Amino acid sequence: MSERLLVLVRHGQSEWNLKNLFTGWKDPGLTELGVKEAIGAGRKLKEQGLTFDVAFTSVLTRAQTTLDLALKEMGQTGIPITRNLALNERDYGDLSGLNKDDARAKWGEEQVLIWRRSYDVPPPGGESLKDTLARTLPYYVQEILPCVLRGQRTLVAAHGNSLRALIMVLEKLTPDQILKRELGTGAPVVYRLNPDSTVASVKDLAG
Ligand SMILES: O=C(O)[C@H](O)COP(=O)(O)O
Repeated sequence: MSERLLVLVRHGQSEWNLKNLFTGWKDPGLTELGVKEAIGAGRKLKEQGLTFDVAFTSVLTRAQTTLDLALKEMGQTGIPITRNLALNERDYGDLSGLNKDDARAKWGEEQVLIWRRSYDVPPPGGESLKDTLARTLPYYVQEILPCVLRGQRTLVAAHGNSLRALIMVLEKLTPDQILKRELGTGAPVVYRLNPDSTVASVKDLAG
C-alpha cells in the first residue's frame, strides 16, 4: 500500500523576516539563521526516515533555497521540482516593505492582526487568505494531490500564508481557527492522507 505522504514546510527566516518587514511577493533571500533552519528541516525529515519522489515550491527565492538546502541535507537533490507562483506568499499589497511594528503604530494592533490573520479581509491592495486560497487550492487539487494519491512522496516548500491556506482545507479549520494557526520557519508538517484525500494523520515537526 502506498503511504500517501505530504510534507509542508515554510521557508527558513528571510532577510525581511529578520527586519520585521511585510514581505509578500517581494523576494529577499534567507538569513544565516534561515539557512540553518532549512538544513534543520532536512535533518528533521531525515530523522523521521522520510524520503521524497517529487517536490513543489513557489517562484520566490526564500522557498526555493529552503527546498534545495533541505533536499541536499537529505541527499535527495535529484528529485523533480516544480515551481509555481500559485504557491507564492500572500501578496501583502501596499503593506509590502513596511515594518510590522510601524504598521501597528499607524493602524492599531487589531487592524494589523485582521490583515495578517483574518480569513477574508485583504490588506490594502493585497490578498486576503481567502484570495490566497483561491489560487493555492486549485493548484493543490490539480497538481500536488494527484502525486500524493498515486503514492509519490511529496514535499512542498512554500510560505506562511500560502501554506496556512492549504492547512485550513487539509485540517478543516474554520475562519476562526485559522486566525490562531501559526507556522514556524523551517518547521515541517507531515501529513498522511486517506485514499479519499482526507487527512489520516498529521505530525508537526516544529521545535
Ligand atoms: O510576507 C510576510 O511578511 C511573511 O512571510 C508572513 O507574514 P505574516 O506572518 O505577517 O503573515
